[in-house]
Amino acid sequence: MFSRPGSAASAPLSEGGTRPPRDFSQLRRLTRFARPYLPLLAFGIVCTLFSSGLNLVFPGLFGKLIDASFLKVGSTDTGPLDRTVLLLLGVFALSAVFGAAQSYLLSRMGASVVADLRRAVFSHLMTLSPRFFATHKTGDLTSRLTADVGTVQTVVSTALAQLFSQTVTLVGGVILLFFTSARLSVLTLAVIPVIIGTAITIGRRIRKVSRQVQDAIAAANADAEEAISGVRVVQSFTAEHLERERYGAGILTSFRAALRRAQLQATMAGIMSFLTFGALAVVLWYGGRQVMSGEITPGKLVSFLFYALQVGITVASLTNIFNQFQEALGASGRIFELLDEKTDLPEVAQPQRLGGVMGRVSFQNVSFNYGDRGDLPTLSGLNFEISPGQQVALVGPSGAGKTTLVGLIPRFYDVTAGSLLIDGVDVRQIGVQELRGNVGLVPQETLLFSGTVAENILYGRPGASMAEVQDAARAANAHDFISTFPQGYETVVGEKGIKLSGGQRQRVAIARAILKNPRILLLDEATSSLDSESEALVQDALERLMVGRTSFVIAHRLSTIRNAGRILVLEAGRVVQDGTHEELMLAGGLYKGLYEMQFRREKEAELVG
Ligand SMILES: Nc1ncnc2c1ncn2[C@@H]1O[C@H](COP(=O)(O)OP(=O)(O)OP(=O)(O)O)[C@@H](O)[C@H]1O
Repeated sequence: MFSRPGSAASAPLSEGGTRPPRDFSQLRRLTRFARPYLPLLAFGIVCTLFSSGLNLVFPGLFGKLIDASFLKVGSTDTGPLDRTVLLLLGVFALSAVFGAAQSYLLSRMGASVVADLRRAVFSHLMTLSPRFFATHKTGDLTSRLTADVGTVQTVVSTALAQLFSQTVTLVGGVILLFFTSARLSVLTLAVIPVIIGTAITIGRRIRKVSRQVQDAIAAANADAEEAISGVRVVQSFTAEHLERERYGAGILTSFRAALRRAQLQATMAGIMSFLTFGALAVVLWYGGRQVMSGEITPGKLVSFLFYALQVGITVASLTNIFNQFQEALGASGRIFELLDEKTDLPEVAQPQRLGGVMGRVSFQNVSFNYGDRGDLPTLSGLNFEISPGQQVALVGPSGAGKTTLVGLIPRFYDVTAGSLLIDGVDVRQIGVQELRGNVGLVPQETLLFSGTVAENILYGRPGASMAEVQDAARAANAHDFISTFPQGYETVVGEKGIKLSGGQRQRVAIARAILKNPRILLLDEATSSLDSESEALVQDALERLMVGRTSFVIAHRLSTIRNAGRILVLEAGRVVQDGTHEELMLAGGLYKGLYEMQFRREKEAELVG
């Protein structure tokens, strides 16, 4: 077997991924989503009642038809035959109209419920913390949104409609069977408990296997998603065959589970069909004898046969619907697991308002650990205060905790001990929306969304005017390059901004942050080297962006480090030095070492250049 980073399965949302869900609580939750559409459902049920009720009239009329013709051999009175056929046509037409209305209304309800379900799951996902996304694969999550919700949709739109109509047909059919011939009915219905027993036993296994199918598809989806989004890395390592094998292995697992499901379903269908048609054969045998002895007319036997056929088909299709419900319960279990995920960043009931934010940031005895390596803290005993408008450079060796420290400020994670205050208020007491509204983030790897340049800048403050967008772009040194595009601000940037260069993407991201105009700025300087012209433009834009804002810069460039008003040096999660460049150079120690190393590297780069 091969492996690559991330090949371990993502954490299941709950213990025991294949645990069968609790049926009734889930059905109740699904019903809750259907509540707004009760009028549609009610109309749908009324139409079902009419259409299925009319279906029950057919067999009786067929019987009449038989007696009106076969028993009248040689008669010229065709009146009863004509009238019965006309009535039959009328019944067919009405039943068709009600059937179509029922199908439309219930499908519409299904589509609406499913759209709401998707929206609810997606908007819930958007509230979950980075911790959740760090432990769950994107592909698995999107699979729940698409494949699982799709399975539920089939049931809500079509199976629900059938469930109603078949139940009406079954109940009405059984009553009419007894009216037509009680003795034959007892004979026919003896087989029904056997059918239901089989359906329940095999159905339970089908549900378990269905859940396995969905889990396996989600896992394969997660692999595909990773390979597709990282296709450049895959191709550069010529690792296509590894990805193919990996995805192929996942698909094989789902295929095997699907085969097991198909076997179970086929077995069930076979048993059902034999039981149904076997019972019909017995009816023909016993009913034939009754006709021969003159106990019933041939028409009655035909009516009975049709009713029995209807009841048989209904029982078979109800078991099929039962299967579909089992599948949907498996799928809805996976959906509700997502909806049940609680964010680990609870909001206080009455958040404190910040009002006009100054931007004073204080760390008081802050410690933090990600919780996945026991109690080993990633950050510990952080004590410092940053004044409004101050620019702080964070430096330190790789893994020292710089990114982690910065992530605590917009509350991507909560401190494990101590407190983090903004303008004297603990960030946990502030509404997350207000807090993040005042914090701007320019990450190392700029993420643009597929859409136009203008839309990407507007992401900083939706509703801003085009003039404001252009001003922000000018301040970010982005206006000039945007203007050279034939479509200017309306240029589509491609997925993740792939059609722009690294430096261009950064400047669009800076324009976005300028438009947002936050009091506190978090900046992760890009380490990837830009050409010197592009770097100068980005640097210039960043400096303009930082003016007047409390700025935390994870610094990789000498110019940033030297010019910062204050430098915090981190080592193994602790602040080991704190001061200006000059102070720290005089003091010696880790900072001086890091600085000199950087300095040497830049000199070498210059020489090579
Ligand atoms: N989501 C996470 N879950 C668990 N541990 C993490 C997570 N992110 C980072 N870490 C760990 O926390 C420590 C600090 O990481 P962090 O990214 O904050 O360092 P850094 O100083 O920013 O490093 P670099 O300069 O290389 O980006 C590292 O040991 C890292 O392995």
